[in-house]
Amino acid sequence: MPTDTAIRARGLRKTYRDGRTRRDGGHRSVVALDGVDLDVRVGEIFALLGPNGAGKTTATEIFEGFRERDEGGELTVLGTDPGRADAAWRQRIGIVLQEAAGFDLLTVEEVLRNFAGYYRAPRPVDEVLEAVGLTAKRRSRTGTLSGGQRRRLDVGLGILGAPDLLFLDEPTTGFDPEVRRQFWDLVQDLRAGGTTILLTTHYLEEAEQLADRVGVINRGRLVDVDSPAGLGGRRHAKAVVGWRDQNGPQRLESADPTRTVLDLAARFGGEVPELTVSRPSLESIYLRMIETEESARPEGDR
Ligand SMILES: Nc1ncnc2c1ncn2[C@@H]1O[C@H](COP(=O)(O)OP(=O)(O)OP(=O)(O)O)[C@@H](O)[C@H]1O
Repeated sequence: MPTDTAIRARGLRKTYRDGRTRRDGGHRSVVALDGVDLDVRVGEIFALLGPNGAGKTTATEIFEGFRERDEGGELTVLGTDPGRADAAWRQRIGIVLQEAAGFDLLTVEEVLRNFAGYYRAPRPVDEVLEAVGLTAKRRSRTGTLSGGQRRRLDVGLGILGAPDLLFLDEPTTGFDPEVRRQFWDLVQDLRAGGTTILLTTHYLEEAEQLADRVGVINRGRLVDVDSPAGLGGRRHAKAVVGWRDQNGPQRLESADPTRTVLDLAARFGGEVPELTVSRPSLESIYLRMIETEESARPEGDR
């Protein structure tokens, strides 16, 4: 495997045989992953997007070595099949779960020191406190932390072992906008320090701000992988140019918005009133992708 690939999956499949019980008493199996091919490059932030039940958690748990995949296909994570990984491999992986268990009576520092004991070469606790912005809270009991601070502690636990690959599962659910931005800074700092990050999120803005590349997963299949700017042909989508003239607000779809703006500037002899140029948002492209997939499915299957 090339050393610039952190995760390499080919034909990844997962069928849950213990799915919901049918009315006739039989078991219905659920194909959660239906042949996923994916490469996550070393040093990048890769975001997995997809609706509820798409297969994001299943894929992530297989990458983390917590879930078995179906036979066949290929998977290497940091050069190893996670199904056969050893303790040394685990030391290179960091996991931040959706809801980590609380240790309400311990202080922030005590929790970090306790967990540091599980690693052969943990990062110094002071450094972790600083990285997640909890130095001022080090002596606070974790039960007194706000939701955002608690999440930061979760991330602190995830990076204690100085992982090469960090899994962040919906890390900012419930954050206020300011805390979310601070958290994004923290994730970007980690990437700058060389950590590869696999992020799952329902927030399109989060994927757009953080991810080098985005993979859209729907019904167990990877529908597209691209940069946030290029997803779903977004880069080549027509832009909408808006301005105001004596008749009120105007809008024009343009495949060549620079030309359109130059023409407008010439027409107005300089400043174009209330000029805007916008491309379709990542959200609208994403929703279109998911809807196209939905309408392509046979009705009885929806
Ligand atoms: N332990 C399980 N047993 C049976 N079916 C399961 C199990 N875990 C997940 N599934 C099914 O597998 C499919 C994928 O679920 P998964 O949790 O991976 O989706 P997700 O993309 O993470 O969703 P969400 O955004 O809601 O977290 C769903 O149809 C789900 O019902």
